[in-house]
Amino acid sequence: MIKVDQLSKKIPAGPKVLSDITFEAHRGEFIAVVGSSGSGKSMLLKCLALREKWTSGGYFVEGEDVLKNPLTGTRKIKREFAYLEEKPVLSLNKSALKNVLIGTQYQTPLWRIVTGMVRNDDYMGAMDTIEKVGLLEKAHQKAEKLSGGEKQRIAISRALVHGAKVILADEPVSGLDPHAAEQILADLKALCKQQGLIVIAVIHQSDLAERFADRILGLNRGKLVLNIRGRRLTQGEKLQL
Ligand SMILES: Nc1ncnc2c1ncn2[C@@H]1O[C@H](COP(=O)(O)OP(=O)(O)OP(=O)(O)O)[C@@H](O)[C@H]1O
Repeated sequence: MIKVDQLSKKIPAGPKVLSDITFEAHRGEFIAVVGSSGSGKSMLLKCLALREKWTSGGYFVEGEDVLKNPLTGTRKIKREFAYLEEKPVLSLNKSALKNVLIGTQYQTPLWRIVTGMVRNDDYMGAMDTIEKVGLLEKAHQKAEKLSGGEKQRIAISRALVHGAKVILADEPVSGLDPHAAEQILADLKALCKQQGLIVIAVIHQSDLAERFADRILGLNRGKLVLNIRGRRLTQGEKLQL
């Protein structure tokens, strides 16, 4: 379980971009973050990933006080949280499978990156997750030949293979055609349920958030103005965003 208690973020010598954000996220929950441009959605995700420093607030993950114990807290977040970018960073000249196996710099021991050594169990684990996202037939294809949606699905497989318990996804479906976008969100939701993951995703299209999310967090100028179970938003709720 993740508990965020009154998170505030002020840019040094700049504006306050997040104010007193409080919410909880539970295992198996798919949370969509919505809000207009500049409302603080990406900043919220970056703070949760500890890519941005918190100005104030409390951050508890499975009971561990992350900010109070920065060394173990940071290690836990780097190990158990995966951050999916809008455009996934993959090694384009390597196969989809290699990308999944190698992992990102945070996920893989240096010796493995250097030697490229892979155990049979790891290989099968990677193939299993690639199958789960429906890309088994493309496992040996170079990443450069994958579509935007396929790259995103490989990034999701990579996160799972390397033990992510929480996936933070910053606009994982923006720029994708509607079919690919729905497929990615359906994959994320299914994995969330099957594996008890927490997924927190910034989703621009509110209709997709309404359809896929268990919970919707709405931001407006850095403030949390909505924290509701996933359902169609009322006109009044939309106006608050
Ligand atoms: N390094 C920074 N310096 C100054 N202001 C910043 C910085 N990073 C973010 N901001 C400001 O913080 C606010 C929130 O930015 P953020 O990127 O989180 O918005 P967003 O909701 O993700 O927007 P979009 O939907 O357009 O991606 C914006 O007003 C932005 O200009």
